[in-house]
Amino acid sequence: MSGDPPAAGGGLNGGGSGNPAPPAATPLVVPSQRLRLNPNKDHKPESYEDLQLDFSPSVFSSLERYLPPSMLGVSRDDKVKFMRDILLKYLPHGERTRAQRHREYRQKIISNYQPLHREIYTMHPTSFFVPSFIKAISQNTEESFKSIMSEPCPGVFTFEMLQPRFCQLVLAEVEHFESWVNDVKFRIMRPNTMNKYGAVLDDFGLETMLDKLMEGFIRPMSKVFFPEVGGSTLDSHHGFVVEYGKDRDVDLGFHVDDSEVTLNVCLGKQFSGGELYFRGTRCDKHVNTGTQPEEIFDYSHVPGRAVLHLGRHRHGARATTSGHRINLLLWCRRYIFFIIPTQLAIPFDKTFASSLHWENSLVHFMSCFS
Ligand SMILES: O=C(O)CCC(=O)C(=O)O
Ligand SMILES: [Fe+2]
Repeated sequence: MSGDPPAAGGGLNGGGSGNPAPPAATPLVVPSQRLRLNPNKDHKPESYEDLQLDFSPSVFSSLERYLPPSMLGVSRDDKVKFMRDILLKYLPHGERTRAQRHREYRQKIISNYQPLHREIYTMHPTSFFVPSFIKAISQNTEESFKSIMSEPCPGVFTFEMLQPRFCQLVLAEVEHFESWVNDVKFRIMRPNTMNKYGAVLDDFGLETMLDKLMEGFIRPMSKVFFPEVGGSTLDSHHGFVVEYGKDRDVDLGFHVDDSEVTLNVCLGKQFSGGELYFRGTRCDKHVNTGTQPEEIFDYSHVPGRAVLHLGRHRHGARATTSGHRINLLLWCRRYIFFIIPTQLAIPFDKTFASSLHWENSLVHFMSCFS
């Protein structure tokens, strides 16, 4: 990241968004009204679904857990006002517009696209997952997770996850969505800058189901295996499919994901090639450094089988040499984290700020929830 680190209390606006920055070292709120550093897990947030707000209701529900104790008893309207003031301070105007456009884009799809298999739009663990996976998650212990996983290289976990029928339903739904896109000549947004093909599952209605997948299934495992990135408090996701083969993407270059934790599950169909290669975990500052022999690991995808790794575990995918490979990706993130320290007015040092890409992440946080 270029630019100066945000000064204490300066927030995003110090980075040149065009909005006036509050004077450096001025706390944004009086101390008793600062957000908590950790969420109050016992607090059940209110629902904000019925309100017309400029951020999505889930942002408010999520942020409510971080409210200072003195704010928990106030009316919902006052909570909204307090949280909205915080959110507005951290999102430059241009990004708010971008988030709004994305909301409209989604709305256009959702109000016109007729799903093929409605049953995959709500979470049904017993028809989605294999029994061993459900058992391990319901036991919810390190031992139970380890009993279904292998860790062929440090920090890369693989396990059986999806039932073949569920994979087929998702594949059929994606095909159906793509043929609708072609029929109505809708211009869709691809999952990320690296893919020319593929689709964002969150954009055509699967966001709620994927949220449940993250919260109920990925978060418990991340809590145990990825505590260093806040695995137990992952709070948002980007869910998509990537497609490789003839008339699709061929391979995927060496990269790190914009996620704390990534779930990558192969849905099928039949293919050869397409191996994932891993080359060790790095912070942003050292992302281009060399690889040690023990960090080299190649993995061959198997339909239904999941790979779980840190987003900053460097990786890529080799060419899919025949057939057609489709994988489901869930980039799991922890964005609330970026608001809290800033709102607490803790000065960031430059290394910390840049290594976390914190400014981008805030923006992402907002658009994710909006
Ligand atoms: O093709 C794959 O399996 C890897 C996909 C991936 O790494 C990504 O989309 O971030
Ligand atoms: Fe990736």
